[in-house]
Amino acid sequence: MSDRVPFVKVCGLSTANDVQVAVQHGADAIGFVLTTSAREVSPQQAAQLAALVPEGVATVAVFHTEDLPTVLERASAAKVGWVQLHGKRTADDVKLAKDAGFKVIRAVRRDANPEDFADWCEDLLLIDASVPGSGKSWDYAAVRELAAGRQWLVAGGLTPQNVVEALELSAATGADVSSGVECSRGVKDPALIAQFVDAAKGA
Ligand SMILES: O=C(O)c1ccccc1NCC(=O)[C@H](O)[C@H](O)COP(=O)(O)O
Repeated sequence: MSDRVPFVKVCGLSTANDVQVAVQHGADAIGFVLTTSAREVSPQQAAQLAALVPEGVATVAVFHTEDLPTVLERASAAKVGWVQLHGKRTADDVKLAKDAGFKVIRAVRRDANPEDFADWCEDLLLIDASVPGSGKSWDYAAVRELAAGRQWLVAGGLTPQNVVEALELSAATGADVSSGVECSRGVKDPALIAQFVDAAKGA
């Protein structure tokens, strides 16, 4: 296990209280889902929530099937600093987002082709379950070698109970959670958010 404190992202937030709890417990990044989802918020809602996030904590707009012009338009309206790109992407997408001034998290499925794990100059790689935001866990040790040397987040099926083990098994730089801090689909539980960040940061 690395002696560095893991980077922690809490994703799919839609209330001011949830954002404040995540920040107070030391989350490094807050994610707003700007794609079709039970967690979807509008760019305007995301902008209001992002305004509550102190400098030094990353604000991330999450996208799935949207093309780059749509990503850039919505992320600009949401006034976030980062975009998280799921779905079929190219190195050009990463470059366009970075050229527009955003930091980039590029999400790859844990069962993606090995070439998809290459360095496309994203700021962080995120290795996720096959279906993003599904709460499905997977064999977090399986990509340890493939991702070695990268700055990357493990995601998919994480909970306050398994995040420490997932960080140890994967040797990831940090962890990302959504379903595992919800009391029902799309509804976050502030106590679970607090437990998750505390557990991951203590790891
Ligand atoms: O959250 C969604 O519904 C979603 C939809 C489409 C693309 C991405 C989406 N979420 C991404 C995330 O919340 C995280 O990166 C991660 O997949 C969380 O997974 P989990 O903790 O298993 O919900």
